[in-house]
Amino acid sequence: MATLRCMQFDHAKERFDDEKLPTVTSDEQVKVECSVAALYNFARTTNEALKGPLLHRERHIAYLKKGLVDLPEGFTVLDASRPWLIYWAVHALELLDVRLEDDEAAKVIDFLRHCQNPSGGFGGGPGQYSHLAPTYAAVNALVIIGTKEAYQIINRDTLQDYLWSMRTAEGAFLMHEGGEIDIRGVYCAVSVARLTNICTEQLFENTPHWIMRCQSYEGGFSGTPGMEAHGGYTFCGLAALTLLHAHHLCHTPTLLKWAINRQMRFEGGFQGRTNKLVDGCYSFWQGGLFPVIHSILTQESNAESLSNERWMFQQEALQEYLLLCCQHPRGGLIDKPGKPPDFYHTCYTLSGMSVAQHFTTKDIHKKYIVGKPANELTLSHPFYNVGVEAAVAATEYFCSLPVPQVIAKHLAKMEKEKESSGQS
Ligand SMILES: CC(C)=CCC/C(C)=C/CC/C(C)=C/COP(=O)(O)OP(=O)(O)O
Ligand SMILES: [Zn+2]
Repeated sequence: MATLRCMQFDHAKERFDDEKLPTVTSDEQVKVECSVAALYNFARTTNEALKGPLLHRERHIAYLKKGLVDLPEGFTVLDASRPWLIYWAVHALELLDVRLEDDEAAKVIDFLRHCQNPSGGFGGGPGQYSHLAPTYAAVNALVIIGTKEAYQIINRDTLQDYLWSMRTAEGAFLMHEGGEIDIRGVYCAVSVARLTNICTEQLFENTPHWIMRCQSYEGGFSGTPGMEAHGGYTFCGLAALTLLHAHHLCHTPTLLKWAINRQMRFEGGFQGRTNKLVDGCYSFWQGGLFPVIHSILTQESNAESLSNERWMFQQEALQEYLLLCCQHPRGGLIDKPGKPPDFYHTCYTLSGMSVAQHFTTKDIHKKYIVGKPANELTLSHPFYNVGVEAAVAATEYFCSLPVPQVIAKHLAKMEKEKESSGQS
């Protein structure tokens, strides 16, 4: 694969050299291809060429564990994203098949308890206003920890009330009180509602139609209607639609064409949007679309033409990019060569690697592990991005509890909105 890539690289370079007017974008692309080519060439000359690339599991575990205990100084800007840092770390560890020790789990649970607000939802830290993004991160982290104590932190009544207060008349969601409305808010709301079994029909009335206004002419989804398609937003839109059982609304052929074309033909990793650079985190935001697309197509009439063996992207090329170009020598994974490691990229590169390693449907599980068999990661749930076992256990637990009663004040508000828009 690496040999082939080197030939392709010469080709690509000629292609760019021939262009009369290089642009900032084409110059940046050539630079990235050069740095990636150097790493692929280097790998051919080392032991890794014979034995295959190695996932530096222990280094990544040490990097994550250390950061979970004491937050490095440079992370202070992320003080409003503490539940995110926790989720990224515990999910990355889960993919590496590491469970938190009891005392580590107890600290995390206690910290997240202090991030939850009496009026519902979780803030970015203790005493901070609730926000849908850290709410999603906190719920996912607690689900991954997976003990009764962790589950019971989540106040499902106030969480449902909070989701109602973020809902707009059109069925979209604000990220926080007075904040922006976008497709991330919709996904975070749908994901936590489904996982904790607080979903009701009214809470997400018209939400699928709002999501569909974000599918762009290119096929991917944008953050808000009419904007540019991007992998992060596309994952949010598709996962939310599927969790709401409304995937039939999606125009899947254009989405598939768009998603397939985001895998970079030289680097092997994904870009987030047309004409932009490869980035390790899109291994999940884009790579994670394929299992969802596969499950949608399986339910359609021409399902027999679907592969029973592989996702519709080059699974080995993605793993090579991640193993050879995205592992930081001191632990942690990165966006692209030359970038520093962080928890976000460590989480989403590993999440994407897990998707690329495992082809799983209801009845089939095939593995495509590039490099050593010990590189294998655990399976992640395609809609929530927590371990499959953790998602199943949480669903079982929360589905044994009653769905909280819809709060009358929200229903009255909804009726009033309908009246004023002439819908009823
Ligand atoms: C659940 C949740 C909160 C999901 C987040 C989804 C996500 C990653 C959205 C990405 C948003 C975006 C337009 C990034 C562009 O960044 P850029 O211009 O720096 O990068 P690019 O050049 O690669 O597009
Ligand atoms: Zn990134």
